[in-house]
Amino acid sequence: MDQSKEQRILNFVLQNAVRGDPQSVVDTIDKYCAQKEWAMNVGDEKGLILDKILEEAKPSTSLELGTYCGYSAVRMARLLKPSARLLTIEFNPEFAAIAKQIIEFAGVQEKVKILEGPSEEIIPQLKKKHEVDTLDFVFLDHWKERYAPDTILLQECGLLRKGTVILADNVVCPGAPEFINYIRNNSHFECTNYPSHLEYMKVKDAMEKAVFLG
Ligand SMILES: Nc1ncnc2c1ncn2[C@@H]1O[C@H](/C=C/CNC(=O)c2cc([N+](=O)[O-])cc(O)c2O)[C@@H](O)[C@H]1O
Ligand SMILES: [Mg+2]
Repeated sequence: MDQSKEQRILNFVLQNAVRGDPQSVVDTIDKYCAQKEWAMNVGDEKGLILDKILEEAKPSTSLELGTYCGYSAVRMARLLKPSARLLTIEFNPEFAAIAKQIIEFAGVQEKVKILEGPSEEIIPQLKKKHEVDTLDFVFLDHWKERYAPDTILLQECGLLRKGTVILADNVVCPGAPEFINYIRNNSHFECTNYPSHLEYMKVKDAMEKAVFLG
């Protein structure tokens, strides 16, 4: 059976990136996806927005919804302090297996834990099963119609605290209208929009930051 695109991305990383160097893994995936095959990584342009907002937040405990190949997990982990942790949820076992190898190749496996399964099942387990108190940073990059229900679920599970930063990818393309409508009309969140472009394309996109006010 011929390889999947995600397997080709993994092979390109294994053959071209520097083991233990997360920046080289990020740059190598960007190179492959810009020049050979488009893939839905947050990418280099929106990645710089993610970097800046993550560095401002200085999170100890972060959550990502939608690991895919692990590009943003590596990108975030490279900026986390040694004691900080990133939990990333992915329900496609093939993608989770690819992401695991990319995260290990980058040498950030001590900071990153992949939780396999649907976010709606795993989020309610975070406190008891994964020893989470509250989350400092959340990156939403999974199915766009899950952004709003999962943000509500995070609140219901008591996982947000005053100041928790939620950052959502793709609020223009493909778009997350229910999320935008929910979060911008909710007095418990302070929202900021960051216009950008779709990864590796000239198409307009944007990220939305929503700080939980408690
Ligand atoms: N409930 C859930 N629990 C756990 N994992 C879940 C999940 N729902 C989806 N996932 C996983 O998250 C990723 C989906 C991303 C959707 N992004 C996208 O659809 C997307 C599309 C474009 N685009 O079309 O241009 C651009 C982008 O940046 C995008 O993120 C996949 O790896 C999928 O398996
Ligand atoms: Mg995305």
